[in-house]
Amino acid sequence: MGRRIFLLGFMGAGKTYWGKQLAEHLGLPFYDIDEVIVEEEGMPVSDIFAEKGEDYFRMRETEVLKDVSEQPEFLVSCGGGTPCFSDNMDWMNNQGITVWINPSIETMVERLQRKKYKRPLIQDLTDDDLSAFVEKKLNERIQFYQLSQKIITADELSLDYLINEITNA
Ligand SMILES: Nc1ncnc2c1ncn2[C@@H]1O[C@H](COP(=O)(O)OP(=O)(O)O)[C@@H](O)[C@H]1O
Ligand SMILES: O=C(O)C1=C[C@@H](OP(=O)(O)O)[C@@H](O)[C@H](O)C1
Ligand SMILES: [Mg+2]
Repeated sequence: MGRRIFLLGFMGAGKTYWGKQLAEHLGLPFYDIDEVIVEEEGMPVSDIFAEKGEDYFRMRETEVLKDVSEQPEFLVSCGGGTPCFSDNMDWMNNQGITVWINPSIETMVERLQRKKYKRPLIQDLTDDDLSAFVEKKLNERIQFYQLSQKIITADELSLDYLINEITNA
């Protein structure tokens, strides 16, 4: 089985949530790109966007992605935008298995309503605007996400289900 795994998908898909659990169960080193950047920069993502700008964040995201994939084995949880900038999607596809976690828009919106403050792209949106934003942004990004080698569309996931899907990829 592939022991170099990238989880990707939109904000609120569950990349961070499932990535941690999967890595633990598979005995793989875990890297969440946002968490690595936050640690290295010493400030939360929203402060990086506000103080240094999105372009800077995107540059750091690409650097961290390439750094962590120097490891022989890993499970990487991307940020929602990671596959959509630079050559990141092609690069991931050449480096390992790409897995798109793609729950319904309603599920992602519901989760994001509770965690807006952490995410600079949505933190100032009203709940009504959030739904329209997710739909529009997902539409723009789908061209990258759909290059994934494995697509997981179920809304209700379990660890066993995910392990089975990824092992068969
Ligand atoms: N399957 C799930 N069931 C319940 N809550 C979930 C599930 N997946 C994610 N969440 C919650 O939804 C929020 C967003 O998940 P997260 O893993 O941070 O998404 P991502 O990293 O893809 O943006 C978090 O609060 C997380 O705990
Ligand atoms: O979709 C995006 O552009 C972003 C997603 C976030 O990660 P999550 O998808 O883990 O929330 C984080 O990288 C940043 O707020 C930008
Ligand atoms: Mg995340």
